Amino acid sequence: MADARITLHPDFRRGTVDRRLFGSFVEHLGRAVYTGIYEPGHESSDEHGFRRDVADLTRELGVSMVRYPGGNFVSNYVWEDAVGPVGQRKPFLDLAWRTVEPNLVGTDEFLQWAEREGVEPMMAVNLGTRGVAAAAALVEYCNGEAGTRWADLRIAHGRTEPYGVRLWCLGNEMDGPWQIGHKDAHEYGKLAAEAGKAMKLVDPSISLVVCGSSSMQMPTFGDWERTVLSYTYDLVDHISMHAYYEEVGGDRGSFLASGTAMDRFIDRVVASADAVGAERRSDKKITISFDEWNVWYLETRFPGETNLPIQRDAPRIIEDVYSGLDAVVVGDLLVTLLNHADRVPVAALAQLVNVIAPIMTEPGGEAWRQPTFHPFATTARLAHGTALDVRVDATAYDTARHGSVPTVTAAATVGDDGTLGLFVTNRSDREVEVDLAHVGAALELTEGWRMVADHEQAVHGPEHAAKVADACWSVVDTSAVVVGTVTGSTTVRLAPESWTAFAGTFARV
Ligand SMILES: O=[N+]([O-])c1ccc(O[C@@H]2O[C@@H](CO)[C@H](O)[C@H]2O)cc1
Repeated sequence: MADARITLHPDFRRGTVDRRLFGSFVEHLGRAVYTGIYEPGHESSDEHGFRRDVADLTRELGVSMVRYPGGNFVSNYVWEDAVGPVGQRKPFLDLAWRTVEPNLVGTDEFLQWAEREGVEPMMAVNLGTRGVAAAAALVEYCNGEAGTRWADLRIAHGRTEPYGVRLWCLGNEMDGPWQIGHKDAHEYGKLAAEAGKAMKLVDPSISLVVCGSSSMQMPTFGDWERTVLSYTYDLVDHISMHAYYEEVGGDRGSFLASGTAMDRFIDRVVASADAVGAERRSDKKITISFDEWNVWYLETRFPGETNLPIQRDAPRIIEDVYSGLDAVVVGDLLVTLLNHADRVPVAALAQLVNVIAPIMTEPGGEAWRQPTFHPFATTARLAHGTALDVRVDATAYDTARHGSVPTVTAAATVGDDGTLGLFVTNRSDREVEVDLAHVGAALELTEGWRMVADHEQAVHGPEHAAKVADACWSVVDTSAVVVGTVTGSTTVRLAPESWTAFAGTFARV
């Protein structure tokens, strides 16, 4: 008797896997920009001062989209201070992270980096300390044709072609008391509606993301979504979700169940958005931009923004070092995102470099992959086409934080050419046997990769990351998992506390 059963059928489809699901995030925070993506004088830097080694790892990670410039940073950002001749730009005191921002990298430098690296930019406007005019001006600066003030300023700065930025966030985490210019839901809803209206008048082709809650634990959760959407439902395309997970007090079981917490959070936001739509008798569906998600030791390792001293020169802020266990959870969070492909077309792993990131650097030194790099890169590479509505029958276990959760989770995708991507997590501390049932198609697994959890304290540096990769990240032998029949079923064994990705072919017969 297998411990769990996963049933796949090519006609049970959930929705298209939008490539923007594999987005990430670069904020002016700590060393994400300076000595992260950008470090003039570094031996790998290009003629623009951007690190080639980081750009190469970004490509390997499979990142499709990058959100910029914040995060909390955006809520007191004056974008005009960071365009034009670099020598004339003035440093600025960023209040979100209490850091002197030198403004050496601004909108043009970021957008041109994104263009060179083939990632779609997602821009955020400041709705904390600024408003409608500055937001509309930034859209015009980025997307306007010659002949108007802000578009002409861009051209004067040497960029003739509009950038054509499609995705825009209407501020960031405006429900959070820590946000500079924090607002209540009515104040924010009205401002977002007016700013969004003006931005779309500049460029009607843009898509807008309105701020949802900063986490499911926010006291205003639910009410915030309903109120904000009551002002913006007809205008915006997406509502944002943010969630960070961590192991607290050695409670591995709850931490390993983070994917279930994310799953319930998505269901609740979808229900809130659909309730607003139902009341309006609207056929429009608001989808989700899950534009900040990751493992972040926020409660246990972060002192809090207000306890940070004022710093300059790219200080080390929230440079979490990850373990194999963290990487298993990241893989499982990706399982959850794929299982909501019908309602979550956009997501961003927060963040890309140095700040709670899959890629780390040393100034003047190496760039390397954290353990969390591997499940993200592998999912971005193997998940294509359509997400299937996978049926998983598994035993449940009890957790202190999330109640009863399944021991095994799974997601699967199928490309137009029948390429299958299958992603499976075993949250239990023992090996489990999974019965893989495929109905209406023949299945062959051709490639497998597995991340297993560890018990070691993670240590900063490339040597430790390489050690974790050696111990926890491995190829899975798929030669025994080839099934050619139509209604076949076979067994795969999953290591304790592991995340496994399989590639294969799924031939309809
Ligand atoms: O739950 N919290 O206490 C909490 C606090 C800060 C917080 O900030 C978010 O995460 C930061 C790092 O990615 C981004 O700049 C911001 O948008 C997100 C959540």
